[in-house]
Parts: sequence; structure tokens; C-alpha cells
Amino acid sequence: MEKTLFIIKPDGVRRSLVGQVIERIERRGFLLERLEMREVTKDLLEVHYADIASKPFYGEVVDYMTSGSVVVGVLCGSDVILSWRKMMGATNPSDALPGTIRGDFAHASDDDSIENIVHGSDSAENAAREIAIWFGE
Ligand SMILES: Nc1ncnc2c1ncn2[C@@H]1O[C@H](COP(=O)(O)OP(=O)(O)OP(=O)(O)O)[C@@H](O)[C@H]1O
Repeated sequence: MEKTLFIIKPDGVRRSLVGQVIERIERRGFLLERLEMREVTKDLLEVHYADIASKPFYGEVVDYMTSGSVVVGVLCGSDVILSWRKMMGATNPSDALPGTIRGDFAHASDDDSIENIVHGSDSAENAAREIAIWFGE
């Protein structure tokens, strides 16, 4: 069965959206294989976000992702990588369609950061890489 790493980012935890996000996951029939609340370190983020670490907005991403606890877990299910990405909606909440998590819940942020509530691995290769980074498997 396919697996993916998902994160409920600090804005999702702060705004008490954890229950609603998990409910959508369970309603869709995906199984929660791991689920933990964590503080994220800059070192872990640098590995997780290696592909964007050199971008001009990376500092905003670090401030955002270390602004509070996250909920991180592993989802299991048929075609879960792509399905979870579809459930999240577009990266920038202003482009995210209604019915998606970002389209239904994300707020515009005050600075240049994009606060978009959730994360999901974007490929099988990255899912395996990210699950290893966060859970050492
Ligand atoms: N142009 C930007 N300005 C500010 N922040 C950005 C920008 N692009 C991306 N980000 C932030 O960096 C994160 C990672 O960007 P990426 O391009 O990997 O998007 P994503 O795959 O949709 O998001 P994630 O990896 O968090 O699921 C985004 O979720 C967002 O929080």
C-alpha cells in the first residue's frame, strides 16, 4: 500500500484545525500509520526542504515552520500521495479551490510567507525520503 508523509503546519495547529484535517483524512479512507506532535528544528527543515533551501523566501518558511508545534504523520492508502495533494489544494491559498483544505481554511498572511496549513509529499521518492527524515524508517 502506498504511503505519504503529511504535516499539519503551525497555523493549522494554532487555529485548532487538527481535528477537521484528520476527519477529512479518515473520511477519505486513508489509514493513519504514524501521528505525532513535534517541534521542528531548523536542521530538520533544511533536510526536509533541501529543494527550496536556496530560495529567497526560505527564511520566511523557517520562521513559519518553527513558529509553533506541528502534527506530522504517515498516511497509508491506494494512490494516497496524489490524492492527499489534491485534498490539500494549490500551494498558494489564493489559488486553492473551494473543497480543498487550503481553499476552505487558509488565510492570506501579513508578510511574504505562504501559510497553507498542510504539507504532503509530492512523489513516491520524496515520500520515502521524508518518512525517513521524520521517522527514521
Ligand atoms: N513564493 C513563495 N513565497 C513564500 N513562501 C513560499 C513560496 N513558495 C513556497 N513557499 C512556502 O514553502 C513551502 C514549500 O514550497 P513548495 O514549492 O515545496 O510547495 P508545496 O509542495 O505545495 O508545499 P509543501 O512542500 O509545504 O507541501 C510552501 O508550502 C510554502 O509554505
